[in-house]
Amino acid sequence: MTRSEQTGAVVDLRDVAKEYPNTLALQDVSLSIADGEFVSLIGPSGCGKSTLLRLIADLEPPSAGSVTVRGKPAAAARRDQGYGIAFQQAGLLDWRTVRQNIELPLQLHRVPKAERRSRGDELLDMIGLRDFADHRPAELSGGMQQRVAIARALAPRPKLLLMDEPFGALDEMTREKMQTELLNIVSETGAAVVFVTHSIGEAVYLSDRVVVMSPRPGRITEIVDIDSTLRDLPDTRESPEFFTAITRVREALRSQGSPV
Ligand SMILES: Nc1ncnc2c1ncn2[C@@H]1O[C@H](COP(=O)(O)OP(=O)(O)OP(=O)(O)O)[C@@H](O)[C@H]1O
Repeated sequence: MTRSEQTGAVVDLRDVAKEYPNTLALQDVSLSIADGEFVSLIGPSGCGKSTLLRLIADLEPPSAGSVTVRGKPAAAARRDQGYGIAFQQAGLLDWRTVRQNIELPLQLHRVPKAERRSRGDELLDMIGLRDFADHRPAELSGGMQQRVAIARALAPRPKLLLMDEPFGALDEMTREKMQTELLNIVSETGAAVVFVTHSIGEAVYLSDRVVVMSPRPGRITEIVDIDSTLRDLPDTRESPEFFTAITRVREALRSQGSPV
């Protein structure tokens, strides 16, 4: 029995395909993601990682197969606002301040103002932007905007987070800090995460499983399990165990022809 069968799948993809005019982006994708599980999608550019995330978020429908989120069709799950999303482009509302952007999902969930404010403060501290709370997104750098988008996704402590290269625009130190923060938040909230990245190290550091995809049409070619004790090591990123796991993912990518 797989982990998702034991605990009930948060996301269940069955025989999913996605075809655009002239492009078969995804084919035969089946994947179950369990409660609290952190799953990264990795694969060559154009293999359909973002498409897969968009199908889970119901931003577009699959051409074949089924996508369910907590047992409901993706469209019903979207209406229930059961997840937080942080995509490549920050997607902030220009006319709202940083704080107002972060607190937006809480406002939509009708969280009382005082509670919204204290959660907003907590998140502003986490992303190191308390001094910019009253600024507009246009006054921020790309990396700062990305941090705001991540804080906004985390604000309602969602049980499912969909993240598409959220740390891609950040400098290395900020990126590592955000990775650690993300793991803290995820362990605190028990959220499941589907995370698209191009970084093998990032995938290994964050994930319980790394899903390796083939060049277009994207298929799952291998799933690499990451030992959960890896993150408890004193210096995970410098440990031999970390490099061993990185090598396993790199070899999985190589074996299906990815240029890594
Ligand atoms: N709206 C669309 N219309 C037509 N083709 C699309 C559309 N969106 C994506 N595609 C195609 O589907 C394929 C998969 O794209 P997708 O963005 O999911 O890849 P990706 O793995 O996330 O790539 P990258 O790593 O470069 O971000 C690509 O060939 C892309 O051109």
